[in-house]
Amino acid sequence: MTLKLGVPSKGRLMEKTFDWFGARGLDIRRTENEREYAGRVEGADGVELVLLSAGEIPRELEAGRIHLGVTGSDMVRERLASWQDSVQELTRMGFGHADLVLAVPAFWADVDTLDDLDAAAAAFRAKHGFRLRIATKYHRLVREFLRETGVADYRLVDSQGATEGTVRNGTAEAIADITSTGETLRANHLRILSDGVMHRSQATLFKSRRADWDGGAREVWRGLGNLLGISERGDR
Ligand SMILES: Nc1ncnc2c1ncn2[C@@H]1O[C@H](COP(=O)(O)OP(=O)(O)OP(=O)(O)O)[C@@H](O)[C@H]1O
Ligand SMILES: O=P(O)(O)OC[C@H]1O[C@H](OP(=O)(O)OP(=O)(O)O)[C@H](O)[C@@H]1O
Repeated sequence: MTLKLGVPSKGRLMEKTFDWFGARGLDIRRTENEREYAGRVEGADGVELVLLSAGEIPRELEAGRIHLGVTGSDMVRERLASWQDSVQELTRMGFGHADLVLAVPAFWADVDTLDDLDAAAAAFRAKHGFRLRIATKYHRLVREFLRETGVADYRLVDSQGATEGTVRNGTAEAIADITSTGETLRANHLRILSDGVMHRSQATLFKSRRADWDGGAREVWRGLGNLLGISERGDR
C-alpha cells in the first residue's frame, strides 16, 4: 500500500509545489511528455503521485482517494462543507498568496464598509425592486461571510471567470473574487471594502481524514512527515 499525494498538475501552484517538496528532499517531477498527466517521486518510499487540478484536490481528499493534497486554502473552504471534518491542515506552504475580497465600484463614495454596503443594498432594493447583485464563483465563502457580518439584501450571481468585468457589463453591482496584485480590480475601477477581506489564501498541504491510513500509508506518512519537518497537532 502506498500513500497517495495529490499535487496540482498545472496552473499557478504546480511549479512552486514541486520546488517546495524539492527543497525538503522529495523530488517530484512530471514525466517528460508535457501532455501526459503522470509523474514520479524520489526521496521517499511508498509515495505515489496523483496529478490533479488545484480545484479537484478538495474533492479527492474528501473522498479519501488521496491521503495528502496540495491546494489553496480558499479551495478547500469553498468546495467542502464543514471542511475540518474531512481534512486536516498540515502546513501552510508560503506561496500562492491571494485574498478573497468584496469590492464595489470605486465611485461609490459612501460605501467603504460592510455596514455601508448593507445600507446601500437596502436602498438599492427600494429603488430598483430587485436585490443588489454580487458576482462570484466563491458562493459558499461569500454567503458565510455575509451572514456572519449581517449583510442580507443581496443576491449572488455566478461568475466563473472575468468576474471584475461583470460590473461594467451591467450584470452585477459588486464582486467577490481573489486578488493578489490588485491590478485587475484597479483596471476595472473597483475598490475593496475596508473590512471586505474574507479569506487570506495560500497554498497548503492537507491530510485526508477519510483516506485509508491502515495497511501501510500511516508508516509511509511517518517517514515523509519527518522529511518535510511536519509535526502534527490534534491529529486523529
Ligand atoms: N492571482 C491569483 N488569481 C487567482 N488565484 C490565485 C492567484 N494567486 C494565487 N491563486 C490561488 O491559486 C489557486 C487556483 O489555482 P489555479 O487557478 O491554477 O487552479 P485551477 O487548477 O485552474 O483551478 P480550477 O480547477 O478551479 O480551474 C487558488 O487556491 C487561488 O487562491
Ligand atoms: O490581483 P491580480 O494580480 O490582478 O489577480 C487577480 C485576478 O487573477 C484571477 O483571475 P485568472 O487570471 O485566474 O482568470 P479568471 O478571470 O478566469 O479567473 C482572479 O480571478 C482575478 O481576476
